[in-house]
Amino acid sequence: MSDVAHLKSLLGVHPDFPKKGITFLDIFPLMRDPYAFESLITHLVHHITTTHTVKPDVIVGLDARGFLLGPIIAMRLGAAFVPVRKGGKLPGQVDTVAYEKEYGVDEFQMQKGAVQARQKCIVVDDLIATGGSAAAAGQLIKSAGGSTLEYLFIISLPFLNGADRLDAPVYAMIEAED
Ligand SMILES: O=P(O)(O)OC[C@H]1O[C@H](OP(=O)(O)OP(=O)(O)O)[C@H](O)[C@@H]1O
Ligand SMILES: Nc1ncnc2[nH]cnc12
Repeated sequence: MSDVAHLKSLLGVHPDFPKKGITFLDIFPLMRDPYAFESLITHLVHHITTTHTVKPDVIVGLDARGFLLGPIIAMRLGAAFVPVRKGGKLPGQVDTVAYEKEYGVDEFQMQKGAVQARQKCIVVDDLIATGGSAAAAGQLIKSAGGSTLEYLFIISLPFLNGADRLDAPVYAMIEAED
C-alpha cells in the first residue's frame, strides 16, 4: 500500500453526519496515529516546497480543522500563521465574508492587518467540498491586498467541483469518491 493509500485508510467515514445525505470524512483517527500525522505533514510541506518557486509569506488556516495543520506547516516553512475564524470569535477590527458550504451557511472573519499588502498566502484546511469556505478565505486575503498562491487540503470531494470557485490552484492529497 502506498503512503497516501495508508493515510486514506485511516480516515473515519460517517454517513448522514451532520445531516442526512452528507458522508462526513473524519481526519481525527489519522491524527491519533503519530507516524501517520507526521507523514501527512511531511507530505504537505514537501508538496509546497517542490511546487512553488517563491516561499509563501503566510499560511492561512481555516476554522476549525485548518487550525490543526496550518501552524505546524507554517513553522516548518518559517512562514507566518494567520487564522480565519467563524464570526464573532476574533478581537479587534476584522473583515467579514458570508459564505455557503456543503451543509449550511456561515461567516468567516480575518483580523485587519493580519495579511499585509502583496503578501503571498497558502490557504490550508482539512477538506474542500463545495469550495465555499476556501473561496471566502480567498476573498478576505484579496481584500487585505494579499494574493493566494494555492489552496491546500488533505481531502477533496471532486464531484462537488469546489476548485472551480477558487482563484488559484488546488492541491488535495486524497481525492474521495462519491
Ligand atoms: O468546501 P465547503 O463546502 O465550504 O466545505 C468545507 C468546509 O466544511 C468543513 O468545516 P465546517 O464549516 O464544518 O467547520 P468546522 O471545521 O468548524 O467543523 C471543512 O473543515 C471545511 O472548512
Ligand atoms: N463531507 C465532509 N466531510 C468532512 N468535512 C466536511 N466539510 C464539508 N463537507 C464535509
